[in-house]
Amino acid sequence: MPEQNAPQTDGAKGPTHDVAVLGGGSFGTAMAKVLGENGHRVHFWMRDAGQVDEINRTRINSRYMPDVELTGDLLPTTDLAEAVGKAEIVFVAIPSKAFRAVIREHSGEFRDGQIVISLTKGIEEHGFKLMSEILQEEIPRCRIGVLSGPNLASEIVSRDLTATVIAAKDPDVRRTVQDLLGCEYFRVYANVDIYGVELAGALKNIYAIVAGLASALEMGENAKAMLITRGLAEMSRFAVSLGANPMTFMGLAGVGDLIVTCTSAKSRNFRVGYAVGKGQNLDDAVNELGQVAEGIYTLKLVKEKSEAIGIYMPLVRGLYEILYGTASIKAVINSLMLSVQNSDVEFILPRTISQ
Ligand SMILES: NC(=O)C1=CN([C@@H]2O[C@H](COP(=O)(O)OP(=O)(O)OC[C@H]3O[C@@H](n4cnc5c(N)ncnc54)[C@H](O)[C@@H]3O)[C@@H](O)[C@H]2O)C=CC1
Ligand SMILES: O=C(CO)COP(=O)(O)O
Repeated sequence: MPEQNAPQTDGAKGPTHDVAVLGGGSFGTAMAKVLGENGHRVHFWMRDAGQVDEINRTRINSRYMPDVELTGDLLPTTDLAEAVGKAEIVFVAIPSKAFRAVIREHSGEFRDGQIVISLTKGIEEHGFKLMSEILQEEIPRCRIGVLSGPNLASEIVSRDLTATVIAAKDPDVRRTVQDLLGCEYFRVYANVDIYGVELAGALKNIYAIVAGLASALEMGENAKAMLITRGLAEMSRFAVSLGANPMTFMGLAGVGDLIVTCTSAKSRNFRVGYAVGKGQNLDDAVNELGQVAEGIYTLKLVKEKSEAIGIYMPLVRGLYEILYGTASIKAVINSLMLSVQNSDVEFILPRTISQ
């Protein structure tokens, strides 16, 4: 093949940009690494001064990514005002429980028209707000987007082939994020359904816990496929009732992320489910994990919301009874298996109402 027709294989391309990544955990570190390797100057904010010092000295974030060297132009800092002030685009990877507090405290630092992208897959406890809605409320003068998809941080830092979705109304925001992040191992697809993409990322964590439980109980491959597919039916039913586009669930942010987290022990949510399935109590499983498993909070919120709006979510209800109620895993499985046998794809054949 003539040399000039060979595909470009370099990560870095185009002009260098100043970007900020807020949050020094697994995913913040993974995204900072991609951006740095793509040739951008990354203002990497985290609250822990010791972690900043360590990354400056060793280029390693030992708490979250002990085996990964952070190459590229990475500037770790505890000064959020400086990071946001210098950045053209800001990526936020703060767990949902702290997301609003961090943005609100620093809302004055963001500029008119600045692009702010949420990487967080969770829901706020009071008011059922998604992270893009929080950004809209706290920094309405910014241009907002959401990145979500089958994106295990531990694989991205190894440069394993990965695809994701940028959802934003503004085409310039979508194009900018595609240009910043895209490289030979990371592909960024676009969507306009912010709510659907974001909700899919949060909801799939619940089914990853269910899949971890099933795996611990060695339920078999048929059961795994049943759980993933009925999880998809349930999460899309719920999301569509709240205004999401059902087709979003056919894409990377929907079925893609559901597959990766329901089939891999690299998912923290899966691991929590697995530990509970092996008999550990929830608090111990979470403590042992030492990282965020958003699904355990999302589960409570979705259970309440689905009951309030009358959406049938038997897997959510069953998992809730196991994690927060008194039901045995066996009793929940029996009741799920003996419930009414209903429609496969309810967008084709509507469900019969009886639950
Ligand atoms: N790790 C992964 O593979 C992926 C994670 N995500 C999402 O990214 C979000 C962040 O997750 P991870 O980085 O994986 O979590 P993590 O548990 O690895 O790290 C959480 C980070 O948030 C920081 N943090 C917590 N509270 C804070 C506060 N009040 N102020 C400042 N920093 C605070 C912690 O210090 C830590 O650096 C979650 O919503 C997760 O669902 C999304 C895609 C992939
Ligand atoms: O969202 C993720 C992969 O897409 C990460 O999942 P966990 O938070 O369960 O590790």
